[in-house]
Amino acid sequence: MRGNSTANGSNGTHDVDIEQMESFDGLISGDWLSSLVNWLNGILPDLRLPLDATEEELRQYLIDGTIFCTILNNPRPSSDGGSKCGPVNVKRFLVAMDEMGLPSFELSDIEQGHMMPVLQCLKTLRVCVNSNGEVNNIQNPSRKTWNLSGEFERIQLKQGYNADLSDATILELMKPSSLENASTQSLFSMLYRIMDGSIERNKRDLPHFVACLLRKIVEEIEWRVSTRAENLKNQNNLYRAREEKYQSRIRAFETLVKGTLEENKVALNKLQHIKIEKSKVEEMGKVEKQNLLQLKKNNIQNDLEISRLRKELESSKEMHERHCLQLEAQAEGTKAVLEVKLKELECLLTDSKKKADDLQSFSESTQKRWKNRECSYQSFIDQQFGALKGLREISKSIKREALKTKKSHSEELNHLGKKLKGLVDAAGNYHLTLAENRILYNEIQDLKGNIRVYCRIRPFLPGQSKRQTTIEHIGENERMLDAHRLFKFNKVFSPATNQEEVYLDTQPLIRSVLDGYNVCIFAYGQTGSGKTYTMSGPNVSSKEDWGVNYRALNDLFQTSQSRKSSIIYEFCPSQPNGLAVPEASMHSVKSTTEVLELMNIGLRNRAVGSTALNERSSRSHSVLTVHVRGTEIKTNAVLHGSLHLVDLAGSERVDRSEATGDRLREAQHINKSLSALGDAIFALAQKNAHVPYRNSKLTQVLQSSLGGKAKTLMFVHLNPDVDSYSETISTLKFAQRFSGVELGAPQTHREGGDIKELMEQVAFLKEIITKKDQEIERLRLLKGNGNGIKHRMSSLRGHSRGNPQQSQSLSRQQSLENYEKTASDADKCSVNGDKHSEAGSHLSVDDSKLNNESSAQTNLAGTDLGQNTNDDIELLAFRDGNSEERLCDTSDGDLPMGGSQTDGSICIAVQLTLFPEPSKSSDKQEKVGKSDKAEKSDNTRKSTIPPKLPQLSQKVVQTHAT
Ligand SMILES: Nc1ncnc2c1ncn2[C@@H]1O[C@H](COP(=O)(O)OP(=O)(O)OP(=O)(O)O)[C@@H](O)[C@H]1O
Repeated sequence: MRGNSTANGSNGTHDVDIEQMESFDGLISGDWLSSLVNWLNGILPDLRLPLDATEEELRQYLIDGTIFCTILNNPRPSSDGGSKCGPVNVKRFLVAMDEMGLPSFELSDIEQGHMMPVLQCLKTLRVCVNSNGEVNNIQNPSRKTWNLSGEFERIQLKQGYNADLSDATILELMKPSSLENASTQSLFSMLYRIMDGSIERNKRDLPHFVACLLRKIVEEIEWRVSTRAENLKNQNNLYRAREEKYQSRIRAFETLVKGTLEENKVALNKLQHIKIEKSKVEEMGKVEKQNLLQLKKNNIQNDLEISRLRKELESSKEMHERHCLQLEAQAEGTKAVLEVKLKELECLLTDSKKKADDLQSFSESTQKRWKNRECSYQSFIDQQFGALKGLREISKSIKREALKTKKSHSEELNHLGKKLKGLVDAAGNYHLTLAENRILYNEIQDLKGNIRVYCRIRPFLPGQSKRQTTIEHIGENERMLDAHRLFKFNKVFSPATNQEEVYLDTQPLIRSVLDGYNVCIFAYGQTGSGKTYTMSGPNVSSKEDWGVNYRALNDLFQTSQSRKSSIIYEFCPSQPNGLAVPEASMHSVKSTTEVLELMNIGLRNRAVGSTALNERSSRSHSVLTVHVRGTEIKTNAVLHGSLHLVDLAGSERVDRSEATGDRLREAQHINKSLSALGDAIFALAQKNAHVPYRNSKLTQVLQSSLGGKAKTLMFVHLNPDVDSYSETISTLKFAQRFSGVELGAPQTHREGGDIKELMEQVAFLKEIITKKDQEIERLRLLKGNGNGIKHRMSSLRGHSRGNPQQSQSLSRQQSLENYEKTASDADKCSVNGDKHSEAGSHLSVDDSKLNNESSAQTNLAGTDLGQNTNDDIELLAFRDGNSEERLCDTSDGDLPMGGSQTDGSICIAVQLTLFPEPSKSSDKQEKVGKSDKAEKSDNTRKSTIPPKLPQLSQKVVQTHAT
């Protein structure tokens, strides 16, 4: 209840009218204000007014219309333009206080620091504090009004105004509600004062009223404490409630903020979108502006155009009007003229009508005439139609007949076609049969050991303009027809055949060398017929042009490499024909390039010269020998094979080759060795016991291949030129006979592992025996040389006088014996000769002796052996009308050889025949003369004695017959 009365101001306090206060203006010094605040803080520590508080802050603390608030609420001008409370306001306030009957004070009191009057004045004023004793703002509901009168009293006591409580004062204080307006602090001070006074007053008993006052004061204090505690509790609850409320509000605000942020985002997106739209709209606006400008321009142009057109229209309108006027004038003129003309025409019309009538009558009569004619024509046409019908029927019947004939023709054609097909099939079979026959024939020849003969015809050379060929036909079945005769060989290569095709037919033979066969391939033919082309090829650097030599070596090398897992092929130094091959002549071949290099060395060393028949004529025989020894890894068996590739120097007629001097001597040597080759071959063909291998180095070298069950092939080369006809015929005849030679079935040279050792021992022993025999024979020969020859000559003469047949066989036998002896000497001499060849000289004294001997023997053989030798010589020396040119030299060139032995798989010896030293030639010239004479006598004999041809196969003979 006490609070309520305070709040209503019913206890004598007054609320200052703020409206009224604000109208006051006046000045008050800042010092006064701060000393007032200090003082208030001193007496009211809970108030805690800041000294430098702003007006706004002070307004919050000093409320409820207190003097401070009033003072502070009145702004006053200051030197720095701000606002401060001033003394004028206080003056006005004091006046107002006075008017309201409230105690007042003087301004000078404040200025001089006399606070008593001020406090007097203020003690009825109230300040508002909360339950905690703190000054609060006006909205605080639990406010309390403090009476400052108690404080006033305490200050009075402190300042010694009133040292003791008088009785009157005590009575005053004992009045009801007098303590209520005093502060708690003043109540306590009062309490202490009473207590202190009592103690000082001789410790007398407290009077009753003082005791009552004390009790009252204590009650008042207790009441205040309890009230304050309660207020504090309420305050706390209130704060908590408020806190929760604020918390919920904060949360609400947070959610609101979130929502607002999202909305902001959406709004931003929209804004972006709107911006884009705006830019678009702006662009469109720009475009439209441009369009508008364009339209405006167009509009202006259109306006100009319209005005121009209007002008034109007006001018044309005028023109038109003028023209109309002119036309009208013209029309009137024309109308008059037309009227005149109309009249004229009417006159003409009447005339014409008359004429028309006349004409009509005339036409009617003509029509009648025509009708009559039509009738006659119609009857004629009808007749023609009838005839046409008849013709059509006839043509139909003819067509039918033609169809019938056509049908029968096609049937006949079909029939013929079938027959033809049968014939074609038969022809095909015929060709197959022919091919089979050829293969079988070749096989039979192989079995028999026939020498194979391949014939190659070279094309006309670019310089040859005549182009008249002597070869008429090259048949399918390896037949070849010259102008008068038919020749048949194992193979005939036309001028169009290339090097590879030639080699393909030779390849099986080459490969058999690796199987242990001896193989010998000759190139034979007249000078310039293409021997070197076939054997070496025109251009070594181009693989396509390679001849048989290069291809064969390459092939052997490649094949040996491919077989190296089963057979190891290696160098074999021994020579089957007994000729010692210097070590230097052997080369190990490890690659195709090496093969080529070796071949080139051989080619470079070969003598080449120019003749009338061949610009680069080979002036020596070229013999390329490959010895192969293969050892089978499994069985340890050894295979020996050898390959001789012989490019013979060209046989030539000296008159045609226009050879003289050295060339002539070369030609003689060449023809002589060819002659010796022919002798050897035909001796083999006749299966003679003796074959004259030692007549030339060529035959010596080839002995193993010719007589050792070898496979032999001869390329016969022909020059198709008419000028070479006689040479061509001679060559063909020779080749034909050559193809009939049977050497016996070829044999492979294979030795088993055990046999090999025995063979080596036997060979060693044989060698010793041969040496001994040779020594004995030589001694015997030296001893009985003169007598022996005489004896033989006389015995020969004696025999020739007797039975011719007997004498013939005897002389042959003796000559063979002699030949054998001479041959053994020749062996010895050849060994010596080879030894000499290492030193560069290919002839020795023994050699020349041997040549003399051998020439004598050959002459003897030529005399005694009669027909056979003559036949051979005829073939080899192209004996025809020019018998003087036949060359018969029994001597031969040496065979220098070069190379070295190495460990290669295949080794080759390039053996080139060179010509004897010129010193030999004088001797030989004499012999040539002699042999020519002998040959002449042979020629005369030849016509009377029928030639004894080598046995030819049945087929070949038949071919000759055809
Ligand atoms: N089949 C061929 N195709 C083209 N040209 C060839 C053929 N055969 C030979 N010739 C050419 O004919 C000429 C003579 O050939 P080649 O030298 O081979 O004859 P030859 O018989 O070896 O002669 P000689 O005995 O004189 O040495 C050369 O120019 C050669 O190129």
